[in-house]
Amino acid sequence: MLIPIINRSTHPLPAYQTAHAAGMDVRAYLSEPVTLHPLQRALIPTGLFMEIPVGYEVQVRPRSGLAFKHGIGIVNSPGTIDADYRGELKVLLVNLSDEEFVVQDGERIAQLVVARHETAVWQEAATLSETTRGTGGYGSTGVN
Ligand SMILES: O=c1ccn([C@H]2C[C@H](O)[C@@H](COP(=O)(O)OP(=O)(O)OP(=O)(O)O)O2)c(=O)[nH]1
Ligand SMILES: [Mg+2]
Repeated sequence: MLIPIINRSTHPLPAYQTAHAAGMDVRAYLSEPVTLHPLQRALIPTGLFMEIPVGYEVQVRPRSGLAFKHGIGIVNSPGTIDADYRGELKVLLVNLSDEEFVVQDGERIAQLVVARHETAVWQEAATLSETTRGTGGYGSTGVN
């Protein structure tokens, strides 16, 4: 699918790194590096503005390598980019490690997954259908 995008950064567009990747890596667009101290968060700009087709969303997900090596996550993971959003795509990184982490301009900080979604309409009801699960949850089926 084609998605109109404005790239105000000096970096390449988000890109799939392998043939069948689900996520496109997206890069930070920074005038200077951003230091994240332990448990600190920062909204990192990308310089990207997109026009997502109606019926689709873009999910902003963490990169497992950054998470594993440096404890870098996304606070609102997965971030949701709405089809009617015309602002800059930003990524809300958080440093969950006990060491500072420096985000560099051009660094691949997250990945974008384009996904179809439904637009639902609530149908108010007095009762709901019965199921085996019923109201059970939060571990109700046991451990093993
Ligand atoms: O990681 C993110 C999440 C959101 N957005 C942008 C696109 C999205 O369409 C808009 C609103 O996001 P969301 O609905 O998650 O935030 P909100 O707190 O509900 O704000 P709003 O009241 O503007 O919807 O912010 C980003 O750039 N990055
Ligand atoms: Mg919202």
